[in-house]
Amino acid sequence: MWALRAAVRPGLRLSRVGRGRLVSRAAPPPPGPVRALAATGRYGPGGREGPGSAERRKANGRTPRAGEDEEEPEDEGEEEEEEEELLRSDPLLPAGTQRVCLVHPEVKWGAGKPQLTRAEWQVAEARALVHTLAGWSVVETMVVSTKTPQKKLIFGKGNFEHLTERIRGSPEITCVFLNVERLSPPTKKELEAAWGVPVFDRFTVVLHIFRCHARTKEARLQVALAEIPLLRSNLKNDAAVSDRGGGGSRYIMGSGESFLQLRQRLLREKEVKLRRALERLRRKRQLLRRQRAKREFPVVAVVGYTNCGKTTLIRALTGDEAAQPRDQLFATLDITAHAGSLPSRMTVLYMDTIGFLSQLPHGLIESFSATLEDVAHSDVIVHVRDVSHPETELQKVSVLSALQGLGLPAPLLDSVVEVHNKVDLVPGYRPPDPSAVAVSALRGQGLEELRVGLEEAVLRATGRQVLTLHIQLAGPQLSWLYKEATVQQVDVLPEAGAAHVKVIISNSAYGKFRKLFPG
Ligand SMILES: Nc1nc2c(ncn2[C@@H]2O[C@H](COP(=O)(O)OP(=O)(O)OP(=O)(O)O)[C@@H](O)[C@H]2O)c(=O)[nH]1
Ligand SMILES: [Mg+2]
Repeated sequence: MWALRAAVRPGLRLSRVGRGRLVSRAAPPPPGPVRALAATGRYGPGGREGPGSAERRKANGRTPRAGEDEEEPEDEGEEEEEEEELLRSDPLLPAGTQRVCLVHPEVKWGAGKPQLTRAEWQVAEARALVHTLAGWSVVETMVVSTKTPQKKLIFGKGNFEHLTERIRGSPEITCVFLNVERLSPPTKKELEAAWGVPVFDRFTVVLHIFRCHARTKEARLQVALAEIPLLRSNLKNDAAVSDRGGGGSRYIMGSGESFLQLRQRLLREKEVKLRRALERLRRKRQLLRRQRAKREFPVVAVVGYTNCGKTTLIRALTGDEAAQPRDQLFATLDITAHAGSLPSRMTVLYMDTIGFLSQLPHGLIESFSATLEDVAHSDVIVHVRDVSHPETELQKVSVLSALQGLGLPAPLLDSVVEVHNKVDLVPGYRPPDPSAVAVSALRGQGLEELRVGLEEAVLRATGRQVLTLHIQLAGPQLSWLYKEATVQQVDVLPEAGAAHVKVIISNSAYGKFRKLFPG
């Protein structure tokens, strides 16, 4: 169930040609601003650093042994240095222009058959992923049925031969994107040998996109953590290959440790360090959260499927230029807060979050769970939906199940405000559910109604109310209100020596006010 914005890009047409084959007639989309790959590494000209080489370059030239306690970096400078080292890595995908052959194995029956989506949408989503990469385009799309997706070569003999013939016979193809979640290293090796070009799975492509879009230290560390399983399986495969050549299990002189054991240990150490670095950042985040809570800004978490318009909506609601929407998958990988005000002039913080995607490799979700903790600490969740998307219902199901998986408190889950976005693309749209708010974040439609709805939800969730109180200016009431509530407006009545004061006040503070100043 892959549902991405480019799936409905105008001009994308898929038609079946010949046996089990889809040909795309899409105009190639403009390349996304994906950060250039490092010039060194597996696919770069400068050769490749061995896995774990970064860890080996310890400041004192000594590598700690497994199980040996490592010293915590003492100051922030050292922490940063360690983090930067953890973030140095080989490119996952080749740099430069790539002409991709997209191969989608269609499982027509049996346990592996996807329950919810049609092959066309899965293909469209895979194409959207490819187009997120700068300089990459899909030159050929093939949907090939298989009864044996779990087998080493994925396809039956006849279809496999047909595929091989087509790929080998098309010199313009520079790599194959096989639309499966994960390829085992032996399968990848064998397919690459048969087809003569590099073969990538969805995990690698999504991970690469994440790497390119991660901006903050935290997001970059999370991506690095998500990469560990991939590095681990590559390691096993490399070892199996070099074993055949007699190299993998050789002992390094005097160390009592084989080369494979050494690399495995370095990888374990890298994982521990990454988790520790993330934990440090998490503590900082908790501190920020507490500071925010002190200032009592209610927090509205904005969640939704990737590319549904979360960032655009936040920008429309707050006018904050720092919220940067882009027609790209996973444009936002970092949680950011943006202040905006509701009709009663109450300030709220909107939290922009990473987009959901069903069938997102598990490791990726897990490594981002710390970031998503902010959702659990919000007062209200806004679920933005792209109602112009043909698979909007499936997207909703996948977002709700992801939210449930986050273990959010029940009242928070129950109070989700559903926003139906991109209604400018669906003329005459009316939400089937009257509690949903229809908006066009891009055109600024429906925002006032949304603000009103949000205010109600925030007041309910935080146990606050907006009241206009009649007070005497001579007494301490006004200063008490300034201290204990949020004063919105003061209308002085000079003749009476009194004022009408509009406040946002918690139920408990209002109880106190009544007790202190009866009448
Ligand atoms: N037509 C139309 N396009 C919209 C609307 N809202 C957002 N978009 C477009 O949808 C694309 C994605 O918008 P974003 O705001 O980056 O989406 P997002 O949900 O933050 O995406 P990720 O951060 O990648 O998960 C951009 O090209 C926006 O211009 C809308 O109301 N109408
Ligand atoms: Mg975004």
